[in-house]
Parts: sequence; structure tokens; C-alpha cells
Amino acid sequence: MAADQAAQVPPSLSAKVVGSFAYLTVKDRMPTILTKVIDTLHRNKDKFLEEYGKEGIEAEKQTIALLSKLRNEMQTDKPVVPLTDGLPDAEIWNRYLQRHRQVEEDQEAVSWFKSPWLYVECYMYRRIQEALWLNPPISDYDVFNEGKTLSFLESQQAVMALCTYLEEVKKKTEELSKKELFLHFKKLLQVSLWGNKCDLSISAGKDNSQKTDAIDSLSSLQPFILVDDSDLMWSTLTSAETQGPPRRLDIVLDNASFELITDLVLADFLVYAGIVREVRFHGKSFPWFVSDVTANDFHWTIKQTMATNHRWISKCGVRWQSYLKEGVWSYHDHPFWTLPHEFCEMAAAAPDLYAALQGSDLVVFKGDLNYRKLTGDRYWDHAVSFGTSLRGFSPAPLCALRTLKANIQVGLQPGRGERLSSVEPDWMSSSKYAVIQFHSSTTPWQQD
Ligand SMILES: O=P(O)(O)OC[C@@]1(O)O[C@H](CO)[C@@H](O)[C@@H]1O
Ligand SMILES: [Mn+2]
Repeated sequence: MAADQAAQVPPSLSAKVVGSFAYLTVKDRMPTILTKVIDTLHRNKDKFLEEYGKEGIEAEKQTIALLSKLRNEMQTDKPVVPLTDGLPDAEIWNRYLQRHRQVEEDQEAVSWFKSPWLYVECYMYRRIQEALWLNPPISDYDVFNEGKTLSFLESQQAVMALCTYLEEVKKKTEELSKKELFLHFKKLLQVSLWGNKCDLSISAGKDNSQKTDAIDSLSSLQPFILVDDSDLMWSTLTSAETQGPPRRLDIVLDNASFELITDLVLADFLVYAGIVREVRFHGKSFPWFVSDVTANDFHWTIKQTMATNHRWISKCGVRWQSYLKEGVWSYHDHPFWTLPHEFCEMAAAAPDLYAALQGSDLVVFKGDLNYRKLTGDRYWDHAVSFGTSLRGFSPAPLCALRTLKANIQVGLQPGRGERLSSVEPDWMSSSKYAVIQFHSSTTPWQQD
């Protein structure tokens, strides 16, 4: 019997497996991230004093106290506790916790090292938000902003090279054949794929900016793409079968700074080549997984590109701003993206978002956390198909662009995962490998 039929829903990755990547993340990297958040608040004490007077200092002190308590709960594997900030999503989080407690039939068993890794890691970022929210006037302070901004400024050489490439292609778009357009699409798609390496969660906040010319490094990275469904993406966007051209693309964003630039460049190419008519970008409604894009990051990045004195970067930035003004591009930040749910629960937990995505011709999911949520962050056999692991999540044709940073990978040829594990035990968490993985329940040419 093929792996697919036999695939029951396997257990979730969790830190209860000592030595696993989940375990090392909860034990080491998450506390490190929390410590860096506390340090950031300490370092900005004078700023809070200047801006808010002694109220700001008191708020900074109380926030640090809450974050230190959170870190202690995590490091001593205390039970996960309900949120108390009364934010609109708090009720959803607390119902989610209640459900886990019922499943475990024991309140104590819902804890950092015993519960699903996906849940507790998302919960940590929501508790950071709670600590700030409970302490006005610093409630909307982005504790990760410094890291995201620095990462952007350090990747300017790479941004220059990429925007120059984009302008060169734009100049000759009229005379490019469909095959040549496809080759440029593949290149920019892979730049967006590898832009996902620049993630400040995997580096626990250490500099992880793009230092090299992303286009030049594509050929050396090619062998590390384990699944490449770029042709299926292209067919979905350009074939006559789907509704009349040009179409709507949705990009579920991941990290800010250079990765965001690669996503904007890919979207710009598809618009000016006349392949899509509308792009909807989906970001996070509060600071998330250190470097994920918020509305502030999205608009700051475009304003920053407009203001640079590099002619091609500013030309791109001006065009991107005009796309936003004309409604060709739009930014959305549904609360679902900062909940702990696996995406197979979206239709029930966020029917409005699921319905919105059903209007898309292609939904691109960037990064590792989105891949973990697509597949439920479970111990799937590597040969189980991507479609099986989605467990019915299929609002539209979709594609995951992910560098591997967690011990979950599906849709490989039988034996491929095992061979990689025998030579490189950390192949799923080193971000050295990547996938461009497509699924559509309606596309005739892609049977799953
Ligand atoms: O989603 P991204 O930015 O590609 O990666 C997020 C990440 O760095 O955080 C989690 C581990 O802490 C993993 O999902 C992954 O390693
Ligand atoms: Mn991220």
C-alpha cells in the first residue's frame, strides 16, 4: 500500500523528544530570544524615559518582570497558562488551551516541554505581546524592530543587485518570449525561496542578513532544492484553463528585510510582465518569530526603498508605492496568522480568511513556520505526499517556498529522506535545503 493511504495523522513534533530540534529550540533558542528581548528593553530605558517620563520607566520595568517570569515558566516546564490581556484573540487562545487540557485530561500536562512544539512556540510570541500590551505606554513597542532594521540596512548591496536585475528585465519585457519570461520567473522565484534563509528566529537574533548577490548564487544553490514545482506554479499562472488572464496572486509573507524585498521583486515582475493583475500580501498583526513582517515593516520597507539614493532601488520603491495606491497591491494582516492553529483548521477557525483565499489563483506560503502549519508540524513519513499532509486545506492552488529549518519534510521520493539523514543528520534544520512544493486539488495536470 502506498505511503499516502497508510498515513494516519502522526503525532505533533514536541520537545518531549529529548535531543530533537524542537527540544533544543525550547531548551536553548527560545530562552535566548526572550533574554534578547529583555536586553532590548533594558537598552532602550532612556528612550522610554525621554518619550514617556517615569511612566515609561515603570512600564519597561513591569514588562521585563513579566518576560522574566515567562522565561522561568519555560525553563522549568511549568503549565501553559491562559492569557489575561483581553485582546480580541485572547479568547481564541484560551479556548485552544482548554481543548489541549481536555485532550491531556490533566492541566499540568499542557506545558512547554510536553505540548506540541508549534503551539508552545507560537504561544511564547503571544505572551511577549501580552507583556507589552499590559504595560502602556510601551504597548505597541516592537521589541524586534532593531534586528529587522539592521538586517535590512546590512543587505543593501544585495538589494541593489536585485533591483538592478529587475529593472534590466523590465526594460526588455516586451521582446521576451514566454520561455524567457519563465526562466526569469524561475530565477526570481528561487531568489525569494533562498531569501528565506535570512530569518532572525533560526539565528536567535544574530545577524543573518543577505551579504551576496542573490542572482549570482542561484546556480550553486540549485542542487539543494529537493522539490521544484516552479513549472506547476507557472502553468497555474499562465495557462488558459484557469480563469482569464491576468490573475490574482496571494503571498503569505514570512520575514522582513531582505526576504521581503525578494517577495516584492517577484510580485513586481509578475505584475509588469502582465501575468498577474493583483497581489495581496499577508503579514502579521503583531511582532512574531523575531523577523516576521508587520504592517509597519511592510510600509517602512517600501518607503525606505523610495528614499535610497540608488536609482534602481528608488525606481522600484516608487513603482511599488504606486501599486499600493492603485490597489494593484494590498497588505492584509488577519489575526489567524498569529494563532497557533494548523492550517487544516483555518476553514473552521477563520472562515472569512479561508473564503478570501478561495478567490486567489495561487497562494504562495513563504518560510518554515508556514510549512510547519501547512503540514501540521507532525512526524509524517517523508514519502507521504504534500497533499495528504495538508489534510483538506486547499482554498486555492498553493505553493510553499521554504528553506528547511524544522524536522518535518513530506513529498520526497521514497528513501530520499532516509539517505539524506544518513549523510547529514541536520538536513531538515540547517536551512541548507529548500523546497518549492505545489498542491492543487483542482489542477488537472497535478495528481496527488
Ligand atoms: O518561518 P521562518 O522564518 O522561515 O522560520 C522560523 C523558524 O526560524 O522558527 C522556528 C524555530 O524556532 C522554525 O519554524 C524555524 O526555524
Ligand atoms: Mn519567520
